[in-house]
Amino acid sequence: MGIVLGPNQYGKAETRVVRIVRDTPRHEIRDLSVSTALRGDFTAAHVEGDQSQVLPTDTQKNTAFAFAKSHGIASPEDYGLALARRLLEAAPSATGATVRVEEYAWDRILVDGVGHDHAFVRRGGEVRTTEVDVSTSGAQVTSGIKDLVVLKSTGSEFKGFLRDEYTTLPDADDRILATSLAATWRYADAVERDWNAVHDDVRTLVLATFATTYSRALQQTLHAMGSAVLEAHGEIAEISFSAPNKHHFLVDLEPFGLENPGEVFIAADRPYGLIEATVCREDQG
Ligand SMILES: O=c1[nH]c(=O)c2[nH]c(=O)[nH]c2[nH]1
Repeated sequence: MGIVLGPNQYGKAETRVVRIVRDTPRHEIRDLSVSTALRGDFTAAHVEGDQSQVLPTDTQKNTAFAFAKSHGIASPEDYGLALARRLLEAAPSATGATVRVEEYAWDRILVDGVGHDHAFVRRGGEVRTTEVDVSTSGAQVTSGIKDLVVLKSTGSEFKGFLRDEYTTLPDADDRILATSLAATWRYADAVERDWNAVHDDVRTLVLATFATTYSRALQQTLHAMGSAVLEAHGEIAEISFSAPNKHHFLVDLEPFGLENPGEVFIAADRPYGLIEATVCREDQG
């Protein structure tokens, strides 16, 4: 029985690229973590140790920095596509290049209510993401948000569920619903568009739907958020969510002679429910 090389890819992970635009006194900042990977026919490198077709991961990292200057970072998607296309071109044995980007947002520091020109404060929490893939058969862009922590203090129930001899969970008519949401949405094509505007609008829709939808379960909330995004954005083919159910349990205050009508909770760490769903268009399964 022969032994052969299976799927493989290689690249530089988590290159931290910070780009300042300083053409005017009012600076702009983009703060990224960039991971690149090439795939293709790299058999000689693995089997014989032949590096002649290997574009070093160090070069991939250098290209990420050079493109931050020469191409600029109008959006993670636009930058990622340019970088992936360049890497594919630079490595003749490659058939595909993937660029994954995480973006960390910075806000201007407010001084007397006015945003400062060149002093920023890191916005905590959520991370903007994109993964672009460029290959001989075309380009694909999947963008997203992660670590978007949201909570609603009412407007959520979980009841009427299947019960067996191991079920102890009581029906909940009014519970806290909280999650650290990760969403990724796949664009139908990679044509140039205002990627930043779509990102902002998807974020707004997801948050507004979370807030305003009465939730019978996290599953139903995810479906509602996905439907709102697909209804508003024809350029998005599908959207996937991963949502840990951050359980909040009512604390028993009876031993202290106190009532607790949905006011004091313990925020549990682990375990957590993990609810995941993709919402897509009928014609795309
Ligand atoms: O929204 C929820 N979905 C579930 O599937 C589930 N299961 C559970 O124990 N609590 C919850 N909550």
